[in-house]
Amino acid sequence: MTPTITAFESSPDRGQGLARDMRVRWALEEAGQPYDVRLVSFKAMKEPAHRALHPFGQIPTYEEGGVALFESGAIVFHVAQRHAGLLPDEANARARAITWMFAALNTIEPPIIDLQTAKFAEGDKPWTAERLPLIKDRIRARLGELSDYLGEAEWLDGAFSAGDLVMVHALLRLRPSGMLDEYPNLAAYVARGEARPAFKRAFAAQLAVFTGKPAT
Ligand SMILES: N[C@@H](CCC(=O)N[C@@H](CSCc1ccc([N+](=O)[O-])cc1)C(=O)NCC(=O)O)C(=O)O
Repeated sequence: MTPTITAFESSPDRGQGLARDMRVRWALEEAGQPYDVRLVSFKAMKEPAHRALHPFGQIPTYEEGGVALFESGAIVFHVAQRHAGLLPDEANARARAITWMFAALNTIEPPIIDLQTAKFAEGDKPWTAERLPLIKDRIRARLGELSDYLGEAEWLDGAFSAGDLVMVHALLRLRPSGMLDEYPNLAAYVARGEARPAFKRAFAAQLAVFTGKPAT
């Protein structure tokens, strides 16, 4: 059965791949799985029908047969559990790849979201100017540790996995800030992710929603 995901009817980033449906699209493309998309307005996201799928009134969600999921990381994991291409078969390598999914979501993404929040939701607060350097220092601390770990490796732990998918997408949010380019091996790592045919198909599909032109 073809799953249906939800995505922004009109993404604030103008379809530049930063919204989290991008992770689900990318995972489905890596798994070679077709999917349908239901576009949701900001207003509709907060209404009962959508909240029945997503208690927090957000996107993405995932529906397939009898299962309805939210949380982009959980959806990526669900896809990775059911299709080859996103998690190793070998138990220990699989466990490490899942560890990197959690690291991306729990250790790398939160300080990056802090920066977005400070910039876009708290920019007018008197304390933001004082707080911004602290937020950036916390991001740089994590990026430095990740950069040291990755070194010149192609992916985080052997073959490309869902851990890389979530990590690359979390790091992409940093690109507009310029901070990613302070770590050349991380910038190259993200570029490798973006060079993947599955990423390109997912990006084109998400952009097509915004431009209204069919993804080529
Ligand atoms: N933890 C959840 C977080 C989901 C989430 O933050 N959803 C956002 C879209 S992705 C976050 C996002 C939004 C916009 C951009 N952008 O650049 O325009 C990038 C990322 C949303 O629905 N926001 C609407 C709302 O909360 O009312 C997950 O990983 O799925």
